[in-house]
Formats: sequence, C-alpha cells, structure tokens
Amino acid sequence: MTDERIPDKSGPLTQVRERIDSIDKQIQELISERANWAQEVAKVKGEGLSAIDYYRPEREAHVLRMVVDRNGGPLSDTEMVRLFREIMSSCLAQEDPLKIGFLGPEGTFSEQAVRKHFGHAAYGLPLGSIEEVFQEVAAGHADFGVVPVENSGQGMIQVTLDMFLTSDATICGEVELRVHQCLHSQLGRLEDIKRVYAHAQSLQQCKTWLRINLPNVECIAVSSNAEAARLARHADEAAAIAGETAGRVYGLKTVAKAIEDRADNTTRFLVIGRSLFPPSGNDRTSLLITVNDKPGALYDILSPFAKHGVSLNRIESRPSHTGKWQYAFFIDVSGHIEGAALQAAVQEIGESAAKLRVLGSYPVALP
Ligand SMILES: O=C(O)C(=O)C[C@]1(C(=O)O)C=C[C@@H](O)C=C1
Repeated sequence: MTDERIPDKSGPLTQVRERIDSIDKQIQELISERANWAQEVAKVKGEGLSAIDYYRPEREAHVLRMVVDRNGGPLSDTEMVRLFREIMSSCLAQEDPLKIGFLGPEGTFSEQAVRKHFGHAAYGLPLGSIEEVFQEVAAGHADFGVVPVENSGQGMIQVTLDMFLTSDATICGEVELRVHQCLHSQLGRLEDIKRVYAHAQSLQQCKTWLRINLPNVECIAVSSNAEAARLARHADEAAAIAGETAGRVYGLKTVAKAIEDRADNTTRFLVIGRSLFPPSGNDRTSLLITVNDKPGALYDILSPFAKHGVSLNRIESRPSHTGKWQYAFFIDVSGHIEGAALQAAVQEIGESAAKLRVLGSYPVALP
C-alpha cells in the first residue's frame, strides 16, 4: 500500500496527480476564457444594465441540454449540469448577481432549489412566507422568486397556486428537487424525543416512519423545516424533520436519514418573475383559465388542446375567489406560447373562457 505522507516523486500517484494538475490548469484557463466571452455577450446586450437584463433562461437551458447530450460519464447528468450551472452563474454574476427570493430561513429545500437553478453566485434572499416571495418579486426587491408548487406524494401546494389568482407574477422556470428528509435533534438519540417539529408537508411525507418509530410523540407543524431545526436547537427533547443542509446549518445531530415514506419523493418548484421569455426548444406553458358556469364549460377549454395537438401535462382546479362555486383551472401544457399550435388552441379557448392568463412559458426542468 502506498503511504501518501512519504513523497514519491516518480510513483504512480504522483504521475496521476500531475496529470490532474495539468487538466485543472486547462480547465481554469478555459473557464477564464469563457468568462471573458460572457462579458463580450454582456457588452452586446448593453453596458451598465442590471443583472436581470443580462439573464437569459432560455439560453441557459439550451447550454445545459447540450451538456447533457455530450455527457459520456463517468459523472452523472445531474452532476455535469450542476458544474456548468455554477460556471454560468459565475459568468453572469460578473455584472451584478441576481437577487432570488425564497422561503427561508437558510437551509430550506427552497434554498436548495434556488442553488440548483441559479447557482451559488446568485444572491439568495430568505423570506418569511410564500406570499412574501410573490410580494418581493412584484415590488422589484427580488429579481426572481422560487416557490414550491407540487410534491410527488402530496400533490399541489395550494398557497402557491392561489397567489397567482391575485398577483401578476409570471412563471420563468421550473426546478425539480429530490427531497430527502432526516430527523435531527440536539442529542442525536431517538429515545429522548418527545416532540417533532416540521413543515406540515414534511410531516405528511414521513407519516409512516413517524408512526412506526415515534408512535407517541407530539408532531407540531411550523412555517418551514429550517424553522423546525431552529426550534429543535433549543430543547433536548425536541427533534426536527428537515433536509441534511438544515440540520448542519443549525448544528444538530442526525438521528435518522431518508425517513420519507416514498423513495422517489420529489418537489417541483416554480421560478416566478415579472416578464415572459422566448422559447428554449423544450418548453412548458402554464395557463390560468376561469370558466363561466355553463354546461360543457370544461370541455370547451380542454377540447382545443386535443384539436391542435397540444399535450396536457396537468390540470388543477381551485375556487376562483371571484364568486361562489366558480373555479379557476391551472393548466400546464407542452410547448411555448409562441408556437403555432398553442397559439391556435389559446385563441379558441379565449373565445369561451371567462378569463385566460398565460402565466408563462419556460424550459422544462433539467436533471
Ligand atoms: O448567452 C448569453 O446571453 C449570456 O449572457 C451568457 C450566459 C453564459 O454564461 O452562457 C450567461 C448568462 C445568461 O443567463 C445566459 C448565458
């Protein structure tokens, strides 16, 4: 066995490390060259603009799809995308970092979604609630916001959908995040736990595990998992369900990992903003449609999609808040609103619907 503490100037380890050093040098030079070219692109767009004017989500999605297409391993597509996302994030932040609002405090899954989509060079703005994320984006204090909209096991997050009924926010992107829940506590021992804090969604996601492993504890829903971790820090008999990051941020010990009931537990987040962006080549469009209370109203809004060959990805109804028993439909379809098929379908639906708003067309989530 080779002892790394003994210098081995000609051994196989040194040779391999020299090769890695030389590759790192090339990578670094190329990253610097890329950053210079990104500055050239910025000059073409105009000098002295703010970060949001330089940001092009459709171009970023295109760049990252090429990364996936080229990937021959051994790193996974997710890892490769993450690395290139960070390079683009740093290139963009040469101008001025983007400000991204999310449901704080630090360490939430929303913050992880921010990093997955915007990289670490963006400036994260932790906020107190999903409503506040919408407000800060509308007021221009945040360039974009990242809000959870759906969990693979629990379904839609209604607060987020309802915010679109009253705000002018647009949808500029989507992020899918595999959510692994852990149980954290101050002492790190299951037998000490009498109370478990977590966001209501997380309590639901870990229901079976809690029933089997902590049948008699009190479960308390709080505003976020990071808040749960913060509370657990102050009481030896309390624990928090939260991601690994939140446990680390709040200095807790992990009692159990991967306690979610479903192995494929995934949360989908939306990137909200104030404008619409051009097509990226593989897009989804979200529509908000309110119907008049008449026979066949739902058929009238759905049949044009079939007629024009537009695939429906999901449909969700919510009370429209405009009158009793009136409903708003949140509909996601494949394609960009500038595409001919979707244009034709939307035009036809607009003739029978009470209200139709294009919430946004945005690149389909990357790995
Ligand atoms: O292509 C552009 O428009 C750029 O500004 C360059 C670049 C990149 O680094 O590739 C940087 C930021 C944009 O959001 C998209 C892409």
